[in-house]
Amino acid sequence: MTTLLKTEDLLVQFGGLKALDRLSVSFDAGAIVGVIGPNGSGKTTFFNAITGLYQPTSGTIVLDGEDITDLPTADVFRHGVSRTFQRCRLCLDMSVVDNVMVGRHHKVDAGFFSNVFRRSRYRKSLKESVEVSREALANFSGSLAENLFEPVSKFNMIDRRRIEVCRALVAEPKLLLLDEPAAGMTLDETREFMDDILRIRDLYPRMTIVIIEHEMDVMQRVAETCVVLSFGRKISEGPFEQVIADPWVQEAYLGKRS
Ligand SMILES: Nc1ncnc2c1ncn2[C@@H]1O[C@H](COP(=O)(O)OP(=O)(O)OP(=O)(O)O)[C@@H](O)[C@H]1O
Repeated sequence: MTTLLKTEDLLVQFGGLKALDRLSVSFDAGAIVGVIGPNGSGKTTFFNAITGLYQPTSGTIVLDGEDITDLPTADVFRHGVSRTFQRCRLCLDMSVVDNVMVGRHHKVDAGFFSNVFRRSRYRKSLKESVEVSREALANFSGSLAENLFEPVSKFNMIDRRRIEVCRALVAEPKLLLLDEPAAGMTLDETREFMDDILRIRDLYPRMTIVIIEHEMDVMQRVAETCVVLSFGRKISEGPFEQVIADPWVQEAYLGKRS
């Protein structure tokens, strides 16, 4: 199995606080990895450092053999990293398809020259993007694919999450980062969403998925391996059942060692 993402001694410091404390991880291409840990343990900081939102204080991030440590967010995206955020980040008044197509903006040349002098090529690439978006949505929900031009505000939480995931997927990433995708969902929606994640895995078998989630049922069902963070440090790593039985993990979560 080839390594897709490797971080070495990744340190992210805010003043005296080490949000990530010399974190070294290595994720295989095609793996589904869960990142768990108590509140404030550095999970989102890990995603923010990978995607260039936070500049690491020191350490390295290598994606598919290329050093992306100090790249700005847009370049990290072009290297094949897409993500979703803890809080839904969709334009609610815009249509489903417009929101999804944002993920393919780099594939459509919408500049003035293209718009005026290469109109047919521009139209073709726009049409292609609509079709790719429709196909991505159809994989998760027939109703979304049939209501492409409806505003996002009409849809419930699970469909909004699906739209966000499709926006990330249409960019054709090598690495997909999902930050608490089940947040705000009911129990039934969460279960449905777990099936969606497994469907993503079947549809995009070479893509690595890293998921932050507090719902342990989700982790148990979808993650092949888990990394546990506490105060920015990796305290355990391995299959879900193994890490959850680890006394260090129990101490971090429950405050006592068994
Ligand atoms: N921009 C920032 N400035 C200062 N401190 C920050 C910043 N971002 C994160 N932190 C701090 O870094 C630590 C890790 O935060 P982070 O959001 O990564 O934790 P988390 O594990 O994702 O938490 P949660 O499960 O609550 O989302 C926290 O103490 C947080 O307050």
